[in-house]
Amino acid sequence: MINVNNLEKVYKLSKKQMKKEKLNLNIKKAVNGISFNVGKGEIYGLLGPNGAGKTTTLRCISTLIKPTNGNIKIRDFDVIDDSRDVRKNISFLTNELKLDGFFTPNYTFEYFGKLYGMDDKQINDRKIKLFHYFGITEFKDVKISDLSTGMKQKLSIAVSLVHDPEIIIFDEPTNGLDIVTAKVVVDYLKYLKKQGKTIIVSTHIMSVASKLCDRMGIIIDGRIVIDGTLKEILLKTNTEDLEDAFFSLYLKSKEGEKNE
Ligand SMILES: Nc1ncnc2c1ncn2[C@@H]1O[C@H](COP(=O)(O)OP(=O)(O)OP(=O)(O)O)[C@@H](O)[C@H]1O
Repeated sequence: MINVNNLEKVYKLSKKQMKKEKLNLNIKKAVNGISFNVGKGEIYGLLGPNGAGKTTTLRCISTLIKPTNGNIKIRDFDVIDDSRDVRKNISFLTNELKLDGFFTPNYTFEYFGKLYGMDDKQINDRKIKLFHYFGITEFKDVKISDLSTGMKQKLSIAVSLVHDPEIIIFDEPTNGLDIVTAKVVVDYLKYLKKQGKTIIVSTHIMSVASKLCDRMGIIIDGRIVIDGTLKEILLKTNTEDLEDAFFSLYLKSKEGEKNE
């Protein structure tokens, strides 16, 4: 369903960005040859520290930015040549997409439903279902700016799923959420998986990845340094939990850098 092949993304940096990143070159290779596949009914996790390249990878898959090299296919659609078809088939959740605080959940959901060409009945049926699941119903007419962080995040998820897409790409979906709200989100992703959806999530929260993902890839400095099921990763790294596995790979990668 999703096929990422040798993806590279190079950003051009402004002088200000060069200074911030402490770089002499005006380019930054954010993603450096990443490949992975995700099948129907599977949840794939991209794990990594800040700045590893997770968001960049997901933005390339979601057609928001163009890869510098490599190719990405969603079903049989190419993210560059068939970007419109890709967009119809995916849901992309990112922290950068802020909901307008002036509007209500009700209005926002309907607005996005119409953007996807859905009719009133389709929108209403989806709204009842998703608002009920995420506990939004009683807040549906409250201004978004007055909602709690958790409620805003749940609304973002509901809105991103309005068109019931087959492919779901969620960037840090549980970031900033309390343990109860995070569980609601994790459980919903498990439910979507059972429905046969194809899902990619990025996270730096190891417990979320361990519980949720069928397979995962750990990204450090733009490269996937290991991938597989949790069991395979623990076996390959000779560790007992994902956090230990991550730290052993992280230290190895930093040592490698020093020796270069
Ligand atoms: N628009 C941009 N222009 C220049 N550099 C960028 C841009 N976006 C990201 N970067 C850089 O690319 C690298 C990868 O960033 P990215 O946001 O993909 O990482 P991430 O793994 O998602 O991290 P985080 O968890 O902090 O969001 C970082 O060094 C970042 O500073």
